[in-house]
Amino acid sequence: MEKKELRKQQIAKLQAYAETAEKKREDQLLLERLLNSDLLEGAEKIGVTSSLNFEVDTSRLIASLWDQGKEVFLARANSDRTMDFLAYNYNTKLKVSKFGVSEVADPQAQIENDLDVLVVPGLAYDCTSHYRLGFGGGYYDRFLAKHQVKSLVLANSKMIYQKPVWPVEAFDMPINYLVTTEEIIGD
Ligand SMILES: Nc1nc2c(c(=O)[nH]1)N(C=O)[C@@H](CNc1ccc(C(=O)N[C@@H](CCC(=O)O)C(=O)O)cc1)CN2
Ligand SMILES: Nc1ncnc2c1ncn2[C@@H]1O[C@H](COP(=O)(O)OP(=O)(O)OP(=O)(O)O)[C@@H](O)[C@H]1O
Repeated sequence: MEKKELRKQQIAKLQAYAETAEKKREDQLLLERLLNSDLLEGAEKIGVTSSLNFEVDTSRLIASLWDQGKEVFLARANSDRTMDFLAYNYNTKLKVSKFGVSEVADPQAQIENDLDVLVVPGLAYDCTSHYRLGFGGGYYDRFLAKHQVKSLVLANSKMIYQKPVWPVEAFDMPINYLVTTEEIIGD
């Protein structure tokens, strides 16, 4: 299937799933699996996004990272389709972006793109070669091509495929770790 078509299908599927209690249960399970793993061990600087309602919820992850004394950095999508990460703590002012997610409001905020772990959002993942289907901006492919960082995704049961059922392109960057409702798939 074309990426564009699958994207539309996945968004519809994830939006419907977001209405269910099962989705919330999986969000919680994925969060616990990540926090009980050693994936964040020794990691100080962690890049995240604020989630849309049909994505895996990141708000409790962020709160937990703050509790653990980790440094959290929030993605900002730039108009040239690059992405930067900005320090995010409980008193950081946020604003809703064009894309509909919260970003750091201060345009002068200091950029920190040298991260230890990056929690990557997405619509679908294949658990064999770890490819990812995102919203189609290419933000993460561009970022991961440029910055060496341990990447991971939180993948609920609607996001996981055995093989990519979409065309994988030369610029597509595989993800290092997939945290699924069943297990953690490493590289
Ligand atoms: N929660 C979350 N945050 C995220 C992402 C994500 O997938 N999930 N991103 C993952 O990449 C980045 C933002 N992705 C974006 C994708 C599209 C547009 C955007 O401006 N879209 C235009 C259409 C542009 C076009 O078609 O050329 C629009 O909606 O008007 C902006 C950001 C960073 N933050
Ligand atoms: N390293 C790169 N340098 C320049 N352009 C790139 C790079 N990686 C991807 N792109 C461009 O980004 C576009 C979108 O890529 P793709 O469809 O894989 O996005 P995606 O991974 O689904 O989106 P996102 O990361 O924003 O969620 C492609 O058309 C491609 O030309």
